Amino acid sequence: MILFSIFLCLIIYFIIKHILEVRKYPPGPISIPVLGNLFQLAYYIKKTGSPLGAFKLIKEQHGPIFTIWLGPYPAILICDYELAVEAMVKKGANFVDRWNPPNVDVLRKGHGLMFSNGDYWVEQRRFTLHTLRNLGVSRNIMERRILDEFHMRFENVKSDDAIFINEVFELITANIINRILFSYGFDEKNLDKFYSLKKRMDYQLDNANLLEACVPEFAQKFSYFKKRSEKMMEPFFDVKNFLQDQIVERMEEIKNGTHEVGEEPSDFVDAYLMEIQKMKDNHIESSFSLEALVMAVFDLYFAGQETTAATLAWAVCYFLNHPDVVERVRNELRDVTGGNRDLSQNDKLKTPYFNATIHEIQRLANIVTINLFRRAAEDVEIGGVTIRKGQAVTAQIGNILSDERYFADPDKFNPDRYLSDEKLENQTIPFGIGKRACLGESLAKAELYLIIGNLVQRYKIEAVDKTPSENPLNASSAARKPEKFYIRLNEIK
Ligand code: HEM
Repeated sequence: MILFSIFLCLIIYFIIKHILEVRKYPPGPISIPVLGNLFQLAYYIKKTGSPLGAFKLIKEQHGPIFTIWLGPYPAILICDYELAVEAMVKKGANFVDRWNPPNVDVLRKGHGLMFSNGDYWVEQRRFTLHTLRNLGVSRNIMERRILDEFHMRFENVKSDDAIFINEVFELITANIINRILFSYGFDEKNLDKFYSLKKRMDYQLDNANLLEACVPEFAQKFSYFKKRSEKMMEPFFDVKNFLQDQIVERMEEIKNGTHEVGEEPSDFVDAYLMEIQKMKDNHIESSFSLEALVMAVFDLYFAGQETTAATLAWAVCYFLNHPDVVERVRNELRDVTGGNRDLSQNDKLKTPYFNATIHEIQRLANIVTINLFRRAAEDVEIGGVTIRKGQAVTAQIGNILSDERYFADPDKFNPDRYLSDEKLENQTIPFGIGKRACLGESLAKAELYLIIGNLVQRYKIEAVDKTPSENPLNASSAARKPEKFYIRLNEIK
């Protein structure tokens, strides 16, 4: 009885302490962690069919800035474009660092581009952007590579071939990023390895649960959570090892003279190894190391394929559902190219309807279910709400891209909206905004323009069995992907 009373008092103490604590945060659904998540959020997700729907509902009740609880951690979602700009751009210096769930570091140990912080991140990001530019991203060299990859996959298809288009796009984007990193693409020799790693990683991502990533560090020591976390992270470690083995092999080849690094490095790994050596030779302390290289390559490899491949698959899905749009895009592109040359990024100024169509594809595809979080460096006021130092905050892209205030009838695929309102282009922010915005934006934009554009201008696209649905395969998974489907391509003579 005494023990029970003590237990009860402790629970009441924690609840009261917590209720006092939550008053510091912007309002949200039931402000009791765990319960707030497990019941209220889950109920909203069930009611609306997706986290995006749940956040929309919370926004209607509490305003565009609100708190949800990731286990014991409060996380603030900004669901309005102007407020997101105020926070992430105008007051951007306050939102540079990432806020990471505790188990992120199991794999990374503070390394990489995506979740690292401080001077380490500044140095790594600057170097990566500079190196990608030198390797031809945003120049003709990259355009050529993307087009080569496009031709390699589609040139020999016959009109009665059933093409598993999701998989083809995954391979195209993987090859483009892998050539940047290691100078080679996947072929018969290593394709099985690529697909087996990818399948396992996809499974984990499709079933990933943000709450699970937020189990506090002390609780991760319990056997149940430890085992679950190890199982969840297994495929990521396998990919990390796969990439690390290739880097070590490259180092050995350089050592034994079978691989030469010229003045101009031919890929990211060479450039990075040169940087490590340069720092060592000049006795400069820096963030460049083998572990840092492995994690930087991991982030580029991982972020560089999944996102773009899913967007390309959405593009074909929308085209199959909206033949009128395809016809208009095709006519515009063939007017520009004469139908007898590849579409090039230099044509962009002459393809306003196609540009609008790409914006609309990215807006409606809305592939990032919950955006990555930043950590507030200081107390700051956004839209009348105080965000406190140390809190997790994000510009919730998914809800910004489907905000009726800017995008009338937001669930409708309608590229024309961009032609009648020039401001909408700026308000379409699939790559995020501010200092931590996507590092691969120009590569991704080049891939989308060249691959979608050349596919449409060259081929008539047909669904094999049935037209794929415009609804995502799993509205609750970390990345909104379309269902898997097959197409046929008929070359336009
Ligand atoms: C359609 C394709 C893509 C979309 C929609 C996309 C979207 C995003 C988003 C929303 C973020 C987080 C931004 C934020 O914190 O607010 C991000 C970060 C990032 N993306 Fe992408 N991305 C795409 C393609 C790529 C590609 C091709 C690469 C690599 C070449 C890449 C590399 C990264 C990296 C490294 C970060 C972390 C940046 C940092 O924390 O400094 N992404 N991306």
